Amino acid sequence: MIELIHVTKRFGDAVAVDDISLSVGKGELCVLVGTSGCGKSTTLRMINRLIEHSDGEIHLDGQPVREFREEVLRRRIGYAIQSTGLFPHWTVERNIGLVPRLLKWPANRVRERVEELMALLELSMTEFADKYPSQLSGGQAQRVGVARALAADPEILLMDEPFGALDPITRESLQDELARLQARLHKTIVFVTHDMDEALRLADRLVVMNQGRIVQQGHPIELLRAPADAFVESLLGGEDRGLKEAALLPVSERMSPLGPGPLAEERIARHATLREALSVMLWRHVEHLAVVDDDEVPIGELSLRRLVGARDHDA
Ligand SMILES: Nc1ncnc2c1ncn2[C@@H]1O[C@H](COP(=O)(O)OP(=O)(O)OP(=O)(O)O)[C@@H](O)[C@H]1O
Repeated sequence: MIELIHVTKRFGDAVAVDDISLSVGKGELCVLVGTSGCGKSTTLRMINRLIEHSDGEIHLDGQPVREFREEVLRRRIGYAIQSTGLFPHWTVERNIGLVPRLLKWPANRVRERVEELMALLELSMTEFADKYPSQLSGGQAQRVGVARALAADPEILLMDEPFGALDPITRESLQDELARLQARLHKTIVFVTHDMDEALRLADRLVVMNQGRIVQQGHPIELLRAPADAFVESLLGGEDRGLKEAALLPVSERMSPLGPGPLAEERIARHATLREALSVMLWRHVEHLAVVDDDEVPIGELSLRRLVGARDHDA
């Protein structure tokens, strides 16, 4: 568990982070968002002590980070950044094995771990192990960066725009991969991004910062439904918040049981989002969809009225 208690960071007279308190539970994925320069990266880097905080306390499992030896922090906290920070003259294999080697793992164990991580991140060993960072695409380099952050199996992962500067399709596939990894590995993750869709999609807890302070935190749906002020509202997408919320809710949330009438022709999977369902309705000019399970068996119906949240007796 990570706890920041009244933490402040000053650079000279300038206050970059201003008296913030935040607690991130074990296995939670916490996303920090806010305008440029609001203190997100500084907050992240104070957790692994790349930057020392000026005031307040930062605890890992109840113990102040200041009391940890550097080696222990390195083992317990993985760090992935947008520019990847890969060493250009080292192969992929050597880059991923960096922290285990620093921790003096035996060579065969380092090799095994690198193989395991490359498989986890779907990087073929034969194709990529001996390549240099300049020979990788942006998405491959960011996968290597994430593999390296995971190398010593840290409990905590700090990720600073790890998928920044990628095209939307690669970015989405890396977000899916992170969600998949997280469902399996249950790391405690603090993630910084500028991309609100990425933030809403990944966060268990969304933390909105402005000028060094936390202005609101909570589950993405809570913030979308009740933004604390105009700043949070506009950051979250203003008038687009309805669609953003629909992108987080599955069709199964609003579907009704199969009725006696004929089944709608157009289909939608129960795990699809309400936003996807709305898109199908718009595209096909229909107001009813048949909801199907993984075997394509109809299990319910979704009407436009239900999708927009109208109750049954209104329909
Ligand atoms: N080493 C430093 N020395 C002096 N000022 C700094 C230093 N690092 C950051 N700052 C200042 O602290 C403030 C917060 O910076 P930080 O990088 O944490 O913001 P951010 O929210 O991550 O921004 P961005 O989204 O643009 O990356 C900024 O005003 C920045 O100029």
